[in-house]
This record gives sequence, structure tokens and C-alpha cells, in this order.
Amino acid sequence: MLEVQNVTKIFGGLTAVNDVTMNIPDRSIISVIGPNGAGKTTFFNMITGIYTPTKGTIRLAGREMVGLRPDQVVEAGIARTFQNIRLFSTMSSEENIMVGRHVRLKSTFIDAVLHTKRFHQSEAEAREAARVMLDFVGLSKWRNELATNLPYGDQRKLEIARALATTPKLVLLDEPAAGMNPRETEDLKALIRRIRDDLGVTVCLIEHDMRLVMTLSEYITVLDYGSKISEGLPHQVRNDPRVMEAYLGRGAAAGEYGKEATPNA
Ligand SMILES: Nc1ncnc2c1ncn2[C@@H]1O[C@H](COP(=O)(O)OP(=O)(O)OP(=O)(O)O)[C@@H](O)[C@H]1O
Repeated sequence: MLEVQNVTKIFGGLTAVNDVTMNIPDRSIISVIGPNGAGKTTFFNMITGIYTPTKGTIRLAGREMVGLRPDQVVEAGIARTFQNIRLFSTMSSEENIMVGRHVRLKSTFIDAVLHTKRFHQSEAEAREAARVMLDFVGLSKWRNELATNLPYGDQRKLEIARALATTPKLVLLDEPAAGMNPRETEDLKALIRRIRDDLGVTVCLIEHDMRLVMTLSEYITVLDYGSKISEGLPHQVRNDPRVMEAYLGRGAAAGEYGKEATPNA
């Protein structure tokens, strides 16, 4: 599905991502982990067209993504959520998802201004897609509620629903469990499995909650200081001394996230 080859990103003198190669198979659930500042978000930002890699190629089903704008990457089939929730807080849950859906609609700006038949058809289609997505993520009861009024865990789910409304082939989730309580995290795990199983969407996540990562991921890639230091099945990564060293060798990482964040937690 996604082939990332020898990707590097240099900011001034800092190499944030260093020669990383990674393949994401179709319909898999993959995680990218690593201590603070390891380069995970920069990696997502390159895949989604926010940053252009200094070097390397990124192909989605054989099509080169490097050089595309973020909106073109979404159209190609890659959607994402952000580490810090980025919902339109003064819009309802339904409207937030409709915004995501617009990338797939046929009506133009002119249609919207002139309120043409095509515009009304598109609006109806977007509203129906939003209804289906709200139902899928279990947020139907919040349909008309402003996004800002939703409980935190539900705001994260709404972001996922908005990403899914673009009908992606691949969805990138940046710390989806951040700030969630254990029950919300269990719900999220079930939702991520359904995204893959029911919608056939490939999932790649960045996550610090190691319990979630180890039980959900089929394959894990570990970054540290921008470089890939390990990859493999959860039990292989968990037992890799380089990974433990990356987390526990840095008191800051262990202290900041506590036991939950270490691969053996
Ligand atoms: N736009 C930028 N300009 C300069 N440096 C940047 C920029 N974006 C990220 N960096 C640096 O690149 C490195 C990797 O950052 P990145 O945010 O990708 O790490 P991360 O693994 O996502 O960290 P975290 O787990 O804390 O979110 C850091 O040293 C960061 O300060």
C-alpha cells in the first residue's frame, strides 16, 4: 500500500528523519513508536505532503506522493488525524465530517455561490456520509452538538470520523489514545480494528500507549533520533535491547511517560 524509501528530512542543521525505509502492507495495522523527538510526526508530515522530504520517495499503491500538496495527498487516498485535536470547534459534529467529505464531492465553488442543483445534491450526499460515519464511530447522539462540547475521547473519535469521510486507502493516526482513560482506549482499539476489518482501510499509528501498541499492531517500526533502530512483530520489538535502551536509556523518556510508555509495560 505505502512504500517509503530512504526518506530524510533535515531542518537547518537538524536531521529529524534519517534515511528511513518502511513498507505498509494493504489492510494492515502498523505502529511507529519512539521516544520524544524521535521524528515520528515529521515522518507523518512528509507522507501527508506538509513537509517535502530532503531525500527519498513515498509511493501510495505505486503513485509518487512527494511533490503533492496536502489536499492532493488526501485525494490520492491518505487521511490523517493530528496529535493536537484540530476540529472546527464552532461547527457541529456533523458539519465537521461534512468538511472532510467535500474532497470527494463534485460541486464547485461556483455551484456553492449560485446554489445550483449540483450543490444541493452534494450537500445531501455529504450529510448522508456524515450520518454513516457518526454511526460507525458511535457518535450519532452528538450529531448536532458543537464539536467543542464533546467529551475529549469523543472529539478524538470525531477527528477519526472526519478523516474516514474522505474514503482513504490509508489513515494515519497521530497519538489517537492521548488523554484517553482506559475505557476510552479499549473502545478506540475496537474502533481501529473495525476501520481495518469493516472498511478495509489500512491503519498506521503513532502512539505512546505501549499496551495499546503491543496488542493492536501487526508490525512496529521504532525511530530514535530520526533513524529506524528496530522493526518487527510486537514481541520482537518488545524484546529488542536497542528499543529498551532508546526508552530507558533516557531518564526523561521513562520519567515522562511512566511505565505505560516503555515497550515492556
Ligand atoms: N518545523 C520544524 N523545524 C525545525 N525542527 C523541527 C521541525 N519539526 C520538528 N522538528 C524537530 O525534529 C525533531 C523530531 O520532531 P518530531 O516532532 O517529528 O518528533 P516526534 O517523534 O513526533 O516527537 P513527540 O513524540 O514528542 O511528538 C525534533 O528535534 C523537533 O524539534
